[in-house]
Amino acid sequence: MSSTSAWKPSKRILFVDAYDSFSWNIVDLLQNLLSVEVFVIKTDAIFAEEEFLGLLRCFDAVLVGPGPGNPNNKQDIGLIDSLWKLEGKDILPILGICLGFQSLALSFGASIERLHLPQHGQVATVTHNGTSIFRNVGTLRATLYHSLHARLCDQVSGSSAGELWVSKHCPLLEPLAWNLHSRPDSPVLMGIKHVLKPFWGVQFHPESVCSNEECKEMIRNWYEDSLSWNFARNRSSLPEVPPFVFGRCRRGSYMNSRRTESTLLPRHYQVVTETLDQRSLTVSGICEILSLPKQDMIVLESASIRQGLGTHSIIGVLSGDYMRIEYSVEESVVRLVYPSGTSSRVPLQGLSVWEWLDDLIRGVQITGGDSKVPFWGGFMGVFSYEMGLQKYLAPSRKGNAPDVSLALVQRSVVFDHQQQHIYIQSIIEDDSWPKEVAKLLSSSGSFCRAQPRLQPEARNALDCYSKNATACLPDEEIYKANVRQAQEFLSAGDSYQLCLTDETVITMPSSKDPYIPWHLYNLLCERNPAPFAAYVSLGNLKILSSSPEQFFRRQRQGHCSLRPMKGTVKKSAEMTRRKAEAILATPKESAENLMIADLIRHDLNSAMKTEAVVTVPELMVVEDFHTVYSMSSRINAIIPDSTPKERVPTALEALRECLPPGSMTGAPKKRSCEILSNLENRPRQVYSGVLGYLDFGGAAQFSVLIRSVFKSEEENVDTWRIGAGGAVTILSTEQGEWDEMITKLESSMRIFRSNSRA
Ligand SMILES: C=C(O[C@@H]1C=C(C(=O)O)C=C[C@H]1O)C(=O)O
Ligand SMILES: NC(=O)CC[C@H](N)C(=O)O
Repeated sequence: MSSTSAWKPSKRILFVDAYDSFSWNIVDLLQNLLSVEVFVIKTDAIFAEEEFLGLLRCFDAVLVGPGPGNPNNKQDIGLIDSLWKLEGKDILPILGICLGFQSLALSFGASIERLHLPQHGQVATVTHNGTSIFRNVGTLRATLYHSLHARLCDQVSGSSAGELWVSKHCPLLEPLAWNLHSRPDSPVLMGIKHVLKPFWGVQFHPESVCSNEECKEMIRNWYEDSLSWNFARNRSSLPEVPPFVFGRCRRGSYMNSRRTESTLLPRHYQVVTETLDQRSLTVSGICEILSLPKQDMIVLESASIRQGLGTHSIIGVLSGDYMRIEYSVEESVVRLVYPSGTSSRVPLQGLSVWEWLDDLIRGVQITGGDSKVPFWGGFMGVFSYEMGLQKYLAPSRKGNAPDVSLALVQRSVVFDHQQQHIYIQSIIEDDSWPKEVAKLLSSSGSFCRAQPRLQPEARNALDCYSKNATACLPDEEIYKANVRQAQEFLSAGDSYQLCLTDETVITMPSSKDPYIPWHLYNLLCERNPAPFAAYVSLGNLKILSSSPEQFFRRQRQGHCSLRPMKGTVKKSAEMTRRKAEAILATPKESAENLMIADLIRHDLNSAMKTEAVVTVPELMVVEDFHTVYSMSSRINAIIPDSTPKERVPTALEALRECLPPGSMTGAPKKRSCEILSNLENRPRQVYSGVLGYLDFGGAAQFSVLIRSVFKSEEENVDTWRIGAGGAVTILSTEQGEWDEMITKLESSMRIFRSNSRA
């Protein structure tokens, strides 16, 4: 987004958001390209008719965005419909994109029909006639996200060039562009204008990262035509937007008002650090030297370094009297929990848990840390999938795991695997612990890298534990039926991609050996090494993760980065990297990744306020993991140095906006989450949530909790849960989706097999 200080754009565009996951990319495009101020209202915002007309008078133009559903459904388009009915002096220039375009076409005589082959994340060449908003536009390539299309019902064959550009059946609409290569549906209408009113529409998505520069030219033309239309009708100096709408709209420059800072924690921490050479020391080795697996702790471990990911490992050392914060979405209650078993309820005083946490962390100053270390001290822990879902759906199914479990980490050991350094840190006043640990580690040579992670006794203990395990896998028929149902939603235009998942439950008699989860974790690292491996023991909650996917990272200055993963191929003796690359380059797999890359751009644009520049430095990079090849993209938000501090979102503000992870939902996120919640009919809990740290210095990093197992009850029977799934698109097959889910499940379930059956 463009960098602004005191300068205020003089022109205003109203963006009508139909709950799409690409909306803020369009807002960003308008702000950047046209230097306008953009106000955003939702399609279901409630206005009295006069109020709405009054609001429109304050805008130079309106852009009606894309979204899930069908323009024939009133609940999908809300107030969009009323825009096409404007008459006389109330008329103003409007551009409809995708759903907005379809609604325009429908209002003036076209019919809305399903495509035989929906186009989701496919990039197409759009053939236009070079007039109106397509003047001076060259070869236009644009991303498509649509299941429906507008038919002018003229029996256009596309064989005679002339018949494409007039509509006898819809005389008020003039066709401007077509997709002539969308078999079996071509020609598919891609652009129209109203012949009398300043209404235009395009079926494609000009804001997508894969749409070319010509799309921008088309937007510039529309804006120019809109301003000329206004000028000719004396619509140039417009009234200010009345304050009464501010509660119902959001501006590109929107900023939460800051609240008071919490006093629960000390206002200031000082970091004490001891530095060692890594030598032969390993993360698991240090945990054992310090006897940590006997008690609660969190380890975020780079068990394999990929593409510069997972360069650090962090051991969060939790002393006997540590404190953690727990929250349950269902009860809406925050508790401070102490390992002694005591807990106290915290009144939120009208704040959301996100605001409460943000206040808590923002109030803390920290000094003395080494700038090369990403974590000095702060919170480490997990946010569940339902924690992100909360903004869309009321909680309906209760899980056993807390939705937030964050430990206050005052002592830590951080590995820099590239520089081969170990930092031993404490933020406790006058703490001699870093010195003592440095001394102990310097003198302990017994845990060398060559040593196996698991000693024979540990393997025996695991064999005994797992031999009585029973696994309850998802039902294949139900899973496949869900794939079909998901595809029905895709065909109807309700979603472009749905990340369908299911749960496998493994039970066995519980063991008295407190080291069992730790041994299982080490086995997981051995059998599926991953850049975001993790071990969590927070009270009854145990998580063993071999996640390959980074979710969110924030540097201390505020730059944020997300790295969604989408597109997976199972490794096997026959599956070479080259073959995998060829499969991942097919339209099915690339489209899966592109959709999520665009969705994450939207999430970051929405989270970052106007100053940030959102870019995609890596698109569809193929990576090689232990059991699969996968494709990832990186989306960055860079904050210019000139940005005032209060306009830089905190880690929690940005995180909240980006949850649940888009790679685990599908797009558009809200509607996809609703559909998945009905299809899956279970809480995902920790699976699909995020795990990581919030450093008091402002840094943060979270991975997506996939390829992981978790347990949250302490009973006679241990119940380990493993979620797994994959993105269902219109090009998916039932069998392919089932196989993909099983491949992902296997990557972590293998720890419950005995050594002989590994
Ligand atoms: C759903 C899972 O993974 C997600 C789905 C992927 C895909 O569809 O290709 C890839 C990575 C994850 O975002 C899982 O591991 O259970
Ligand atoms: N991106 C969109 O606006 C999609 C519009 C409509 N839901 C369709 O699928 O065709």
